[in-house]
Amino acid sequence: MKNPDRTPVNGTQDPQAEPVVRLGCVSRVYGGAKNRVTALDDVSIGLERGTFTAVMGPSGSGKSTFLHCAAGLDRPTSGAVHLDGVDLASLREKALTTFRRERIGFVFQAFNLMPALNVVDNITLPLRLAGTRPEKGVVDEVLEQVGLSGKRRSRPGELSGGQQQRVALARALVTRPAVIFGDEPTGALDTRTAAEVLTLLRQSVDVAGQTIVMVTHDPVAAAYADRVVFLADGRLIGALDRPSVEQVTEQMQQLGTWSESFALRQSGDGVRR
Ligand SMILES: Nc1ncnc2c1ncn2[C@@H]1O[C@H](COP(=O)(O)OP(=O)(O)OP(=O)(O)O)[C@@H](O)[C@H]1O
Repeated sequence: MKNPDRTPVNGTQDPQAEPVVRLGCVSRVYGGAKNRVTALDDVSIGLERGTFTAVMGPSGSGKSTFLHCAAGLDRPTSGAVHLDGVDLASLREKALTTFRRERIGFVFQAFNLMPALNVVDNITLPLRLAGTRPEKGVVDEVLEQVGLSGKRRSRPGELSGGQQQRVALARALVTRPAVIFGDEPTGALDTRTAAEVLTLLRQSVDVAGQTIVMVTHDPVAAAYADRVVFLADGRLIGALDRPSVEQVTEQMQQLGTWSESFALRQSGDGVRR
């Protein structure tokens, strides 16, 4: 596997060529002296604009913590996160909330739609909360992009799981965010529907130049990405470019074994508990 940190050593003059997300020596420690957990351990990585990155690793390896720190949902204990050229540590809570709303899109496993609102109102809700309106034609564009032009007035309860996730994707796309973060966005979908949503994510990168960062447990989902980065025990341990399902599966199997032996070493006596 390759070194996951692609940040150029000497920097570059073109701001578009700068990584849109940059983590520098990021650590996140939870708990106190007695129950201290290092969820992220000195992670450095640059994610380039217009790319699709999948984040994988065994359970508890720090994937959600990585996503939360990278997206400004959580603050690192040490290290720096830059997103779209902004040092997130420089933003106070209110400014960070506004920044997230305007510059970042989120797609979660649970679709998090408002059941009483129709599709268009769900899509425009974040903008209305921010006191703005979408640019003219943008709602139609994103509805077309996710294949829901005929469902403008439907409520979430009238839509399939895949359609609901496409509404959530449209809601993430409508602000034209610098980055969309996905936390297991296809985790609640059947294989065929998941493939449809992943294809839409892929198209938003290929056609619209969207940047996507997605946490997943699923090697099939990860294989839609340009790059898979692997975490183990809070550390970034490698990456695969243009990964195949087989390569990702093999890597995850190796990581599973590695994690198990790490846990045994940590337990001191090698006895499985
Ligand atoms: N708020 C918290 N307080 C204490 N410990 C936490 C907290 N959040 C996460 N952790 C711990 O940090 C480590 C990393 O957790 P994280 O949720 O980031 O892993 P993950 O790879 O996303 O796991 P999973 O695949 O099971 O969702 C785990 O040991 C977890 O128990």
